Amino acid sequence: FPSGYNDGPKNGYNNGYNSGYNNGHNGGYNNGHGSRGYGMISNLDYRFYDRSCPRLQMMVKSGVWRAFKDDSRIAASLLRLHFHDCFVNGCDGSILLDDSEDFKGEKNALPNRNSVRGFDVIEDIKTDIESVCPLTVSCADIVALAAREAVVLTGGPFWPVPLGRRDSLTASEQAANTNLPSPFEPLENITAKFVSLGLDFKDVVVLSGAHTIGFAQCFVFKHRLFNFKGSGQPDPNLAASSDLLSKLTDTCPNVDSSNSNLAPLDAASVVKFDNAYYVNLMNNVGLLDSDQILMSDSNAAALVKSYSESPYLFSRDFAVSMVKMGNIGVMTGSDGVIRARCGFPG
Ligand code: HEM
Ligand SMILES: [Ca+2]
Repeated sequence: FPSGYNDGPKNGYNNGYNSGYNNGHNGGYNNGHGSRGYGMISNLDYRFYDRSCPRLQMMVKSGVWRAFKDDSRIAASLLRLHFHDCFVNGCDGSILLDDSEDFKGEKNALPNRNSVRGFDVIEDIKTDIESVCPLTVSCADIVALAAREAVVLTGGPFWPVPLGRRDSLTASEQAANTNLPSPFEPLENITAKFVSLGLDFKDVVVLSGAHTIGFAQCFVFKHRLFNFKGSGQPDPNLAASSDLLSKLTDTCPNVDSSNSNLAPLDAASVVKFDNAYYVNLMNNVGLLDSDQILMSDSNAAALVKSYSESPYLFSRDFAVSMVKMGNIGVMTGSDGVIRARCGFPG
C-alpha cells in the first residue's frame, strides 16, 4: 500500500482497543473470511423494539424532519454521522461521546472536527425517546434510523433497518484518525479500509453515492482549482467544465480565509438523493479526488456507468450496502450499554 497517510489499512483494527470484535458474541462483524458480500450474519432484528418502544421509528422520523425544515443540509450530515460511527469500532455510537478523563473521543479527530454535524439532532431525538421508553433504545440505533430517514427525506430509497445495537462505553480519537478514509488517499487504500471492515469494492462505489447530497469545505478540493499537481493550472477535468470551475473559484477563492467555505458535493442537485453523483463522475466533474478517482478503475467505472443510467439500480444497491455498513462491529445482547444521553457513556 502506498504509505504516507497511515501505516496500513488494518491499523486500528488489531490495536487491542476493540476487544469486542470477533469475540464470538459479535455476529454482526465479519472477519473478512467467508460470507463477505452476502448474508453477513447479524444478531440484529428488524422488530427489536416492537414491544419495548413501538413508536421509536415515528419519533426518529419526526425528529429528523423537524431538523430538516430549518436546515436541509442536516440530512447529509446525519447520513455521514452513521458512516463515521460504523467505521470506527463499529456502529456503537462511539462518535457521539464527548472527550472524557478516560479517553479522547472521536468528535475531535481530524476527519470529524469542524466537519461532522448532527450531534444535537441525535441528542434531541434521544431525549424524546427517553421520555417514552427510558433506557431502552441505543444511540447507535437512533443514528442508524436517522441516516435512513435522512435518505428518505431527500428522495432516496427506504430500507428496513435491523436494530438492537448496543452503545459503547468509550471512543477513540486515534481509531477515527486511522480508520476513516481520507479524500487524499488512493483508491486502493480506501478500498482496503472498507474490506478490513467486511465491506467490499462494490460497497465503496455504491456508498460513495452518498455524496449525491451535502457539502465539502474548500480546503478538501482547492488544490484542484488553482495549482493542480504543481501545474499552476486547474485540474483539466474541472477546467473542461468552465461553469462549474467558475462557481467553485467564486466559492473558494485562492486565499486561506476561504478554506472552510462550502461547496455542494453534487452541484447538479444538492439536496436531492438521486444518481446525479454518478452522472457527474461520467462527465469528469466529481468534486473530491476520491470521487473522480473511481473512474480510474475499470471495474468501478463500469458500476458508475450503470448507476448513472439507472437511478433504480443505485437506490436498490445503496439500500443493501447501507444495511451491510450498519452491521459493522455491532455489539448486541448484554455487551455494551444503553446510554441515558448520547454524549456520555453509562
Ligand atoms: C469512500 C470514501 C469517502 C471519503 C474519502 C469521503 C470524504 C468526505 C469528505 C472529505 C467530505 C467533506 C467533509 C468536509 O469538508 O467537512 C465528505 C462529506 C460527506 N460524506 Fe463522505 N467520504 C467517503 C465516503 C462516504 C460514505 C460511505 C458516506 C455515507 C454512506 C459519505 C457521506 C458523506 C456525506 C453525506 C457528506 C456531506 C456531509 C454534510 O454536508 O454535512 N461519505 N465526505
Ligand atoms: Ca463507532
